[in-house]
Amino acid sequence: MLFHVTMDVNIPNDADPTAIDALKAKEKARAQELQHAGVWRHLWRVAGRYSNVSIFDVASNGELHDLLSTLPLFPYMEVRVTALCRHPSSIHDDR
Ligand SMILES: O=C(O)C[C@H]1C=CC(=O)O1
Repeated sequence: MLFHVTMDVNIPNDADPTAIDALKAKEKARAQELQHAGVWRHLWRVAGRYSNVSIFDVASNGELHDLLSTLPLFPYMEVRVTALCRHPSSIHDDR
């Protein structure tokens, strides 16, 4: 199942920079692990914002929820999820 996910990251100004840097490093490692596994298919920065647009390929809504809610930066994210299916006019396969 494919999902379009938007993550807006909002880190409070008074957050401990050292703790946040550690979370960002963990987030990067987890994001790259999930990309290598083929689960996090696309990861794009939204130009000019601390946001990303992503495509996930997971087996269920529950798997997506578990995956997103355990991301290290999740406590600082506003996440929006849209379920996708193939468009009948698409010339591409499901990738
Ligand atoms: O930077 C972001 O968009 C937030 C998050 C998503 C992947 C990652 O490495 O960090």
